[in-house]
This record gives sequence, structure tokens and C-alpha cells, in this order.
Amino acid sequence: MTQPFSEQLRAAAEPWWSGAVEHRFTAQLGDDVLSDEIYSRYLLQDYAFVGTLADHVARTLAAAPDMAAKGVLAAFLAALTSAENDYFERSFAALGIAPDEYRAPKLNPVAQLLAREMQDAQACGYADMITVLACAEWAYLRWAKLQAIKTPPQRFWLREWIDIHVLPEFEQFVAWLRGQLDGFASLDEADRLRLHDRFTRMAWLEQAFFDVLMDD
Ligand SMILES: Cc1ncc(CN)c(N)n1
Repeated sequence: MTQPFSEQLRAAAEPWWSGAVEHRFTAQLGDDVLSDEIYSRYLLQDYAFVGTLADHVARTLAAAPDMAAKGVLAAFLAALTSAENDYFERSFAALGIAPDEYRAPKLNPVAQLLAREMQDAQACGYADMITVLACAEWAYLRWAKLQAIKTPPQRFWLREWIDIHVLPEFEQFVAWLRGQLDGFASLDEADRLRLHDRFTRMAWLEQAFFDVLMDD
């Protein structure tokens, strides 16, 4: 029996998929041993990413084929811009990072490439936009699930970052994204190959996003 298209994409994105979801950054986060210096660097880059992601979701919503899909994307956008934004603001305050600093961070090369990958997907259409989103969110669900079985970190900025990514609503959103990917199995071969490349590039970028923060 052939695997669902989402599973084919994920399997083809190895070793970068596992490199991202089993990264030492996330393992140290879950073990509560990640330094605040590295986590602050991560939060600054990731807050910029989440801003770009919100724009990406809005454009994906605009390109969505029906109201049901628009509704799911609108709910995710609402969560990003409310509860998740609140998490970032409280974490920056606790870590002593001022609004001036987190509103205009200098993006590292990987964060720049991630933003470019999203723009490129937007120029291609709904399937490409969903593929980018699905890889990013599915990878976060996977690593957070692995860390959620450990004793929760004491520092709320580490603990809540795991919690946000194992919420039932988030898990349902990722399941929906995977369902969208599975629907792309009926696209022609050229489209499927492009989606494969895009998903793999995103997995590579997710791993690299963690790598550069640890290596700095
Ligand atoms: C780089 C990255 N990828 C995914 C997510 C999960 N929204 C995130 N916060 N940052």
C-alpha cells in the first residue's frame, strides 16, 4: 500500500527531519539546561520568523480554495497573533530584552533563507504555501511531543514553549495540514517533485535554524 503523501514527504526529508526534531537545542530545552543566552538568541530570531509566518498564513488563507480551509487558517493566525505573541512578550520581559531589540533584530543567514523560502512558496500558490507551513508546524509538534514527556522545565519561557506546541488545537491543526498535503498526491508529477524539494528544504532550514544558534 502506498504511504500518504505527507508521510512520503517527511520520509524523503531525512536526515534533516530527524536532525530538526531530535536536535540538541530542543533536548536541552526539555531538560531545562539550555542557557538563557542561547534561548534569548533563539527567541529574537524566532519572533521575527513568527511575524513572517503570520504574513505567510494570511497569504495562504487568501489563496485557500474554500471557507472551511480559510476558517482553519484564520484560527491559527488568531492564535499566533494573540496567545503566542503574549508568550514572546512575557519571555522577552523576563529575559531582560527590550522592545527596541526584539522588534528589529538582525536576522542571521538561516532566518533570512527561511523568509525567502516562504516568499518563494507564496509566488507558487496554495500547495507550496501549505507545504512550507506543514513542515514547520509538524516539526514543532514532533519535537515538542518528545520533550513533553520529561519533567517540565522550571523556567516558564522553556516550559510554555513546549506547552504551546502540544496543545490539542495545535495537534489538530497539524493533522489538518497533513490532510491538505495528502490531497496534493493527485497533483501532476512536476508539482509533486517541487513540493518534495520544498518540504526537504524546509526540514533542512529547521535543523539549520537550531544549528546556528548553538554554534554562534
Ligand atoms: C523556525 C520555526 N519553525 C516553526 C515554528 C512553529 N510555529 C517556529 N516557531 N519557528
